[in-house]
Amino acid sequence: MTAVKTAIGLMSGTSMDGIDIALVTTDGEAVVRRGPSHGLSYDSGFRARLKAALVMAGAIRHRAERPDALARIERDLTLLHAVAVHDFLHAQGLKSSGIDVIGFHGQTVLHRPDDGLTVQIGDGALLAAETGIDVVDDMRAADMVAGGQGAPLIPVYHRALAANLPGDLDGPVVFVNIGGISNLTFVGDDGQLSAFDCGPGNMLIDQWVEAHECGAFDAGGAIAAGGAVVPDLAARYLNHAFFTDNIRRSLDRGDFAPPAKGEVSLADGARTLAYVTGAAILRCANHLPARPKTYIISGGGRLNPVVMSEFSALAGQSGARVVSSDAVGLDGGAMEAEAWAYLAVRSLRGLPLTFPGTTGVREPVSGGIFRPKP
Ligand SMILES: Nc1ncnc2c1ncn2[C@@H]1O[C@H](COP(=O)(O)OP(=O)(O)OP(=O)(O)O)[C@@H](O)[C@H]1O
Ligand SMILES: CC(=O)N[C@H]1[C@@H]2OC[C@@H](O2)[C@@H](O)[C@@H]1O[C@H](C)C(=O)O
Repeated sequence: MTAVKTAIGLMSGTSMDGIDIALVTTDGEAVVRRGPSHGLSYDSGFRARLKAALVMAGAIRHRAERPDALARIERDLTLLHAVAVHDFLHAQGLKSSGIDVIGFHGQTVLHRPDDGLTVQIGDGALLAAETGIDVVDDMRAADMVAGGQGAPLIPVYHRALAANLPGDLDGPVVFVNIGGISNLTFVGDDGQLSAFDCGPGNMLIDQWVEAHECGAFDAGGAIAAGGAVVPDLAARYLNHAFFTDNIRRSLDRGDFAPPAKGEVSLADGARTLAYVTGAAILRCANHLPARPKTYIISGGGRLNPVVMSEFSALAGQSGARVVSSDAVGLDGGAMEAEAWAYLAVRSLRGLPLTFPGTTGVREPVSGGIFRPKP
């Protein structure tokens, strides 16, 4: 039997803006054929329920617990993922019988690595029943049991992508995902991985703009473009223990809070937070084994020109260049979903998902729970 599988990846990230879905044909190792991708946005009502889910999840002490209405939200989240899969298959002229496996991330509602607790809601067995496709879910849990941070998991996929980058990029090359939270991956010449979360990505900007009833995010960086960086406010974020400690930790949405309303103007706040997003990545890059020369940016942050220009200016001071993943032939909006497809195939094959250099896990470990179709 061939090790190459056709897999769908499903990601509902920390921004809680919707579901990304991508098709990848892969052996979970060097063979990666990227297929089509699509996104399904949550409506404001469902986003509000997910935000309520974060509060409910605060009471969880064991990862299987579902207090309050969490079980109901989990079910509805799963059914929305099933709709996303059905719509995607239909649009691509594919049948469920043509898909070997779905890699299902679910929605992180609680992430406390210091307590060994990470909770992604999403019912893999229900998704397998609804789609008629085998599902692998819960890919973070085994890593935490083995002493890892439970995140980031995307680095092993970055390593596969690194093998096929255009030859004219100056190395070392670092992949940076600017989602709700940012994370980065350094791939050594020997394939050795060094990766970690690297600060709040867009989540503070989103919360700040939303608190002013100016939408769910700063579209095109338009608000930030009219403001100025407030140094004291920026310093407050950048002096957080996450940056000053020598230990690399993975982040939860709740680890940073937006400024108090009225503390600074809307535009100055948005500009300062865009600056913090870029400066945070550079601070964390100091922990890498070598100074990066090229940063490849994926995730929604690449669509905020102010985040990109603040980051490019700071990176430029250290002699590095910042490029959007799309400029090097990669889909910056689908990369996490692609990664979850890739990880599902690795899980089926028992290959490691995480490594000491990525999550701090004691030794490379596989992960994921297999939920067969009925
Ligand atoms: N056109 C745009 N202009 C400015 N910002 C944008 C734009 N489009 C997306 N974003 C930002 O990107 C965010 C979504 O990014 P993304 O989908 O990568 O996050 P995620 O996958 O949910 O997060 P994570 O990687 O932390 O799990 C939005 O919340 C917004 O802040
Ligand atoms: C616990 C959790 O869901 N973490 C996410 C989050 O969003 C970005 C960053 O923080 C990263 O560590 C991780 O997701 C990516 C996809 C990962 O695991 O690679």
